[in-house]
Amino acid sequence: MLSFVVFGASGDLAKKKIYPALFALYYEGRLPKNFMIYGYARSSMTTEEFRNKIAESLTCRIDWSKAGESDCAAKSEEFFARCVYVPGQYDQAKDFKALDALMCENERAVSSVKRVFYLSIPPSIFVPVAQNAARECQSKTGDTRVIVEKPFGRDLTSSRELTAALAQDLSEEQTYRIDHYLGKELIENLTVMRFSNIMFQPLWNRNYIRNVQINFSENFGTEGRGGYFDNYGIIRDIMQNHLLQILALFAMEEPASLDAEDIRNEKVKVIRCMRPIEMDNVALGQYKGRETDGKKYPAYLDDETVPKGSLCPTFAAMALFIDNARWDGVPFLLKAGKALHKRQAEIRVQFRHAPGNLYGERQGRVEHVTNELVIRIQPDEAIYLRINNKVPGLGQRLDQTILDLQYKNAYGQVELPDAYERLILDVINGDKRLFIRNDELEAAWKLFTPLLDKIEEQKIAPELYPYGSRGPIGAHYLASRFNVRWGDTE
Ligand SMILES: NC(=O)C1=CN([C@@H]2O[C@H](COP(=O)(O)OP(=O)(O)OC[C@H]3O[C@@H](n4cnc5c(N)ncnc54)[C@H](OP(=O)(O)O)[C@@H]3O)[C@@H](O)[C@H]2O)C=CC1
Ligand SMILES: O=C1O[C@H](COP(=O)(O)O)[C@@H](O)[C@H](O)[C@H]1O
Repeated sequence: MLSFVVFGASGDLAKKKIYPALFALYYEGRLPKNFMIYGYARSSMTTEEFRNKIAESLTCRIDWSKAGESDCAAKSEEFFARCVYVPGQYDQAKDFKALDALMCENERAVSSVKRVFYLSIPPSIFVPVAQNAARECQSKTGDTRVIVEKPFGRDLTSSRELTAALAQDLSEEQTYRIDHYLGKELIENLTVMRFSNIMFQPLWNRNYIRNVQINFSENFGTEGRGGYFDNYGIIRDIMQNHLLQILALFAMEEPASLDAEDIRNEKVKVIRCMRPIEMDNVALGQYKGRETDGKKYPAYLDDETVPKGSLCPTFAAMALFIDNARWDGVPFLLKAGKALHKRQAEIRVQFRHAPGNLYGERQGRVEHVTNELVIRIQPDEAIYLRINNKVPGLGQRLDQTILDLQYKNAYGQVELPDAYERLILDVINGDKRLFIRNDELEAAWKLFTPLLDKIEEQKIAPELYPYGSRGPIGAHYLASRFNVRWGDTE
């Protein structure tokens, strides 16, 4: 049996991601037959109200090949019947004891129970909640696993403190540090693409790859989350975790097996080979307000929860280097920003140009004729390869065209699972491949903390860019220093 507890059950993440993911897993028959979901928070709410809250964000995944057989309403009712709300304080052992008693009551007929605790709460209360849950609510008959949301600290010191505090009551084996980018379909596919296709294997190194770009952009600002965001900034919010994890999977050596430890060993190795980040290789930005056609877009500083005059970056671009034999000298350009012109996340691999000059004039400028592999993580998941091709017809003119794998064409209309679905299922199954291990986290903070300290100590002012734009000019200067253009802005 599975008892799944969501701490912070009244919150945003629980509603937006966790309940829909749990329901999707139930709908697809992926949860154990016998399961219960407990929502725990301080807010006063009845179980009925809790179920209504969950209902607001549930959708049924329609498999069009079975259209007409959808039994969404019935499935939702069955699911709600397994959801119970338990009000309680986060620092009161007696409230956790009451939760434990209720779970024991519901579990009394079964011999083995797995308990999963999801800490969907602000980081300031991770430790008391994890401690109380571990001390009062561990399963007596099976495994107990705890999902910890990001941020895992805000620098090396605080991350170590958090790790040490959690480790007092939970083993590393029980701790699942979630980075939801690792649960995205195209990121899961990255290792498959690299290690199962012989055509990519020989090219994946400094001899053939000129630069790698990992871009994240959102077309909305911090709206409503400014209070949280200002304490972290875009580097901690997106780069130190999501983009670095993507980079590690992209650049790591082939693991000995697909076991979690083998994959994480390779990821940590590559992060540890990264060169300290130089301030000269970083461009920072912050969005300012804009008015277009009578519509006003706010500046970051307009958010009332953001301190006046904050220098917090909402955009960053940086060049990173991996000092190992495979990647020596190849710039990995990372870029992340809020309030930009589009919402997109992708990896761009720009290859070197084909040697020689056989097609000379017919080819145009060199940077326009190199191959580029794009892995679009979202939206509209796709993998495409820009190749040179002869323009059909008489003559010998060359053109660039695209070998295009669009997921929605190739894989029909089956909706891709949300990252949280995959990751929650992995926790239930005890698969730690897609979760961040302690030493990976340590290596990631070792890489970013000196840079973050410098930015804060030197009070480096970000360059302002208009809401909805392509970001600050500084990012283009940065790329041009490495003779590179950002592929996503063309
Ligand atoms: N929201 C998102 O999109 C994402 C969130 N995360 C992470 O997930 C976790 C949860 O995020 P989110 O749901 O947005 O958080 P919320 O701010 O919505 O908080 C969740 C719940 O925690 C309780 N809570 C809030 N503030 C405090 C406080 N100061 N002291 C005690 N309890 C408090 C509230 O419940 P009550 O008062 O009822 O107890 C609230 O409903 C965070 O660690 C966040 O960083 C990560 C990625 C994305
Ligand atoms: O972790 C975070 O991720 C979201 C973006 O996630 P996505 O899956 O919608 O791309 C980001 O908005 C948020 O600031 C950050 O904390």
